[in-house]
Amino acid sequence: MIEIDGSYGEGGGQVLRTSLSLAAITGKAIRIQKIRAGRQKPGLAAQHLTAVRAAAAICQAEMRGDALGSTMLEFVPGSPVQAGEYTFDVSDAREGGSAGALTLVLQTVLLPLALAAGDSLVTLRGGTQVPFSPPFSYIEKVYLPIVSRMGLQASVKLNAWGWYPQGGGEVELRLVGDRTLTGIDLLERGALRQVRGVAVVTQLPSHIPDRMAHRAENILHEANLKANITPLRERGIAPGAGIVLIAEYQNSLAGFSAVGRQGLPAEKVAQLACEELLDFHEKVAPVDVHLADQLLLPAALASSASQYRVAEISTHLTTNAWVIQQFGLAEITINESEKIVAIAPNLMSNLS
Ligand SMILES: Nc1ncnc2c1ncn2[C@@H]1O[C@H](COP(=O)(O)OP(=O)(O)OP(=O)(O)O)[C@@H](O)[C@H]1O
Repeated sequence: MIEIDGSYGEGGGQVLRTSLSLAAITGKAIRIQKIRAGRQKPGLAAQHLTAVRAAAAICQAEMRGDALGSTMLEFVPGSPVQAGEYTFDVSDAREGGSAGALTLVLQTVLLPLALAAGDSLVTLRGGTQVPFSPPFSYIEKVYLPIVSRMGLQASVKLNAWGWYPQGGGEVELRLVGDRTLTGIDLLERGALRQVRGVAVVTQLPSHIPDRMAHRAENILHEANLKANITPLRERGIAPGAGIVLIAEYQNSLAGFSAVGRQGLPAEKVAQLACEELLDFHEKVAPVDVHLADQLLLPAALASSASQYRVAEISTHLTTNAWVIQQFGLAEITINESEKIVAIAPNLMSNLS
């Protein structure tokens, strides 16, 4: 049984989710202690418990500690990952519902299902635009396109947007199975082609997305960037507002976002996302701070080496690298001065 210290480094939900994906893929049993010890309210929250149940469903795992608030989980896969049709709803994990990020549940099962024999259709319900997690558009326009270059074949469809605290978003993920991933080389991003984005609301008046889009375009045009932001009024069970900006470089994609809340003017929401984008654009790296940690897992599972230059070395990145190394799947080196992450998969490690 592989023992994982959930308090290591960042001590957040990602230690758990990466461990779950790798347990499902390798068929190895895991025990995680001190789950989310680095967070104000440690233990499994609704999103994490949903990810646990999702990972268990695809490999028929037996578990101990799979309850809300639990700081320990034992997870023993019972079969190779089974492709197929699944539905995972974050609000099932807690009475009264939850807006836990469905995108993080999606990332937990994505690679296990992509490597399994057969195609899959996964319906996910929960939050699609939750602070401190990838918004839906980031998954659709940054993460999946980049991982597709490594051989993944997946598409997502958004049926409803979901915001904190009500959730209620829905996404369908379609996956071609039996994929073999190859490494990625992302050291130079090339010139910026354009910035595209959406300024979206549900159950709020149309002047709000208009103001967000207008402000974002103005800020970006002032910085001499070509920008096209689409204002959208969409379906959702509760009010919500947010903006996602995608910077499209010749060789890379990067995403920046902000979620609105009561008392925060639409223009300020736009400004927050633009500031992140401009800060990234000033640097030379092709890989934004979030993709930096999210690319480690596909790179470790690839049949060839990867290297990429990141804008920032976060504790999410160093922690995720540590988790992956606990499974002996890859050698990961992070060059602090060059900000280059190198992943050499250990091809001798026995994937089930
Ligand atoms: N704005 C964003 N855009 C894209 N990805 C993001 C964004 N914010 C956070 N992420 C990603 O979401 C993940 C969050 O991991 P983290 O360990 O913080 O998990 P969590 O389950 O949300 O945890 P916790 O409640 O424990 O903080 C990381 O992969 C991070 O890169």
